[in-house]
Amino acid sequence: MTSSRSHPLLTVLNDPIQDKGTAYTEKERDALGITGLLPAHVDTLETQLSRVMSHLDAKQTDLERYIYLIGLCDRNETLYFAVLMSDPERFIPIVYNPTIAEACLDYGQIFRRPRGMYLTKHTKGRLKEVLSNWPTREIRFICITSGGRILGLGDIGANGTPIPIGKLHLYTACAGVPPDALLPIHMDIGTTNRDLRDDPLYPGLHEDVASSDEIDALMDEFMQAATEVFPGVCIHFEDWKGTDALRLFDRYKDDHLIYNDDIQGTAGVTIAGLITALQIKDEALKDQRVMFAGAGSAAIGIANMIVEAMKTEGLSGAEAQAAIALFDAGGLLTVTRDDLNIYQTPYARDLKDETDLQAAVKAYKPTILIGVSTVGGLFTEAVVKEMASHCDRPVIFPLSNPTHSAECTPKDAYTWTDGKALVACGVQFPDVEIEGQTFHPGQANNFYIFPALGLAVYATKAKTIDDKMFIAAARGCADQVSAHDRQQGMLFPRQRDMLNTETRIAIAIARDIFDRGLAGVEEPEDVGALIQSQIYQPVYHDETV
Ligand SMILES: NC(=O)C1=CN([C@@H]2O[C@H](COP(=O)(O)OP(=O)(O)OC[C@H]3O[C@@H](n4cnc5c(N)ncnc54)[C@H](OP(=O)(O)O)[C@@H]3O)[C@@H](O)[C@H]2O)C=CC1
Ligand SMILES: CC(=O)C(=O)O
Ligand SMILES: [Mg+2]
Repeated sequence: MTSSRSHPLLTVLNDPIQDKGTAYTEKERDALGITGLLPAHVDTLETQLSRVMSHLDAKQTDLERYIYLIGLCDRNETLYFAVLMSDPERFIPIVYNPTIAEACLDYGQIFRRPRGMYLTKHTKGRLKEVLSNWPTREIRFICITSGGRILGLGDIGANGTPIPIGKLHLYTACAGVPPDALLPIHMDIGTTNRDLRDDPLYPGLHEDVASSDEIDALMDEFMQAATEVFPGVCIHFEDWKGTDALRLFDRYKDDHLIYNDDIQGTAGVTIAGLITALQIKDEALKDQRVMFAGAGSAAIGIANMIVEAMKTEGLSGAEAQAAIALFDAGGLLTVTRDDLNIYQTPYARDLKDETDLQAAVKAYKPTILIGVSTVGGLFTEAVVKEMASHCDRPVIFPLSNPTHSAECTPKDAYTWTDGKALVACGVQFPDVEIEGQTFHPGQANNFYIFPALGLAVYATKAKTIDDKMFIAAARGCADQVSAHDRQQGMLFPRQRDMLNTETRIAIAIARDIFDRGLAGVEEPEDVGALIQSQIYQPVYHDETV
């Protein structure tokens, strides 16, 4: 006799990885002992998909759709990914940016079931034992956040947990990385956010944040434990506080299989947008002057990768750095500032101190203005017009997320420059009509890069990850913008065929990995076929064989 604890109702039908719900055939129902536990009609995956779509259509808001979809993922993972992959253009903004920002802000209220792992500074000394509680050992990617800087929302601690979950869902939905190889983790180091610490529904540690030294010691143990428990695992760092992000990246990048998406993924997608924009303008990157609003992990990551890309066009490192200026909450980064960190000092300019962005733009005369400041509306009409006054077609990338943090909207940027600006934002803004011309603003979001990188690393078993792979990804992304789309000012490939787009980017990265001898598997004759062969398909398998 089956005990109640091992009853099929509690195992087969409650296991989201295996569950097919109403799609179990009669033969499967008999074989699994679940006949009579489901309605009579056997659905196809397509029927289940259309039922989900009608449920989604009946919801009033994207946050309700998000909650519904996460619930679906908790019940039936195959169906969840079938939904996402059926229409990525529609579902990326729901399970990821910008709706995920609302999910984070409401996490204490909308929390239903745990997902992934939750480590804390109090599990220090036991991290290997705790990680071993995960039921499998075949994890190839861990996405880990402290919640210290979630999108442009600041430190929201454990409420940032939806971010590593959403990022890893895009590995699968956009690039077909198998979901069972992915593990999201929140590393709870406490939070500086007093409101959350005082909120009884806050699900994290109600404690102040650990010191840098404590974080480093905790993460040293984590890196060691993760590689022992999950051999070959790649650690993807996401949305740590800027200084933690840069310091930990430096600490592990040379001898661990890691990358930081905010530093490198953002740089990759920005370079992709710049390649397309400069092709439209018929200019070279080495001839540009770049100004950043923001001097945190994203700005430093993008700046460093622009330097690498300019070097490939013949500039020296010093010449390339001189083509870049940063402006943060304290104003222009100049040689007289004594508050700069070691990542910022290479970009300190020998210019007059300036705390007004328009004045800084006027003084430096950038051709490219990139917003990674978290400050919505920072690119005022005066700033944008200043760009247009010295540059015929300014490149303006307000990249801060979510929507309200964008430094300006595409509509504003096009309007204030008479349609001359080349624009991309972190979220997808709607098309803009100006005097009969339609502009389709780009979405410069690192999701064009990190899922493809994941697939390439997954398939090649790359031994290390470096900036060159992100530059290969950027080129692979830019190559896919059609001539027609460029004419509309589009800087990125369309999102309706995301799996094929990211597969091609993954192939470009994999070729680079093989060319530089960084793969952990032998180079096949056909790299494209290797990548294709690894792609997860959201389909049901016959449970009777
Ligand atoms: N589109 C995309 O794919 C991505 C977008 N982003 C977005 O970029 C933003 C920044 O991320 P990240 O760099 O990691 O965050 P950080 O916290 O590391 O950096 C934020 C930076 O903005 C500066 N800043 C704050 N206020 C102003 C101001 N008024 N004027 C100019 N600069 C200001 C901060 O300066 P100070 O230190 O002096 O306060 C700091 O240098 C976020 O909104 C994030 O969503 C990030 C990654 C990817
Ligand atoms: C997109 C992203 O990674 C961010 O805004 O942090
Ligand atoms: Mg991020």
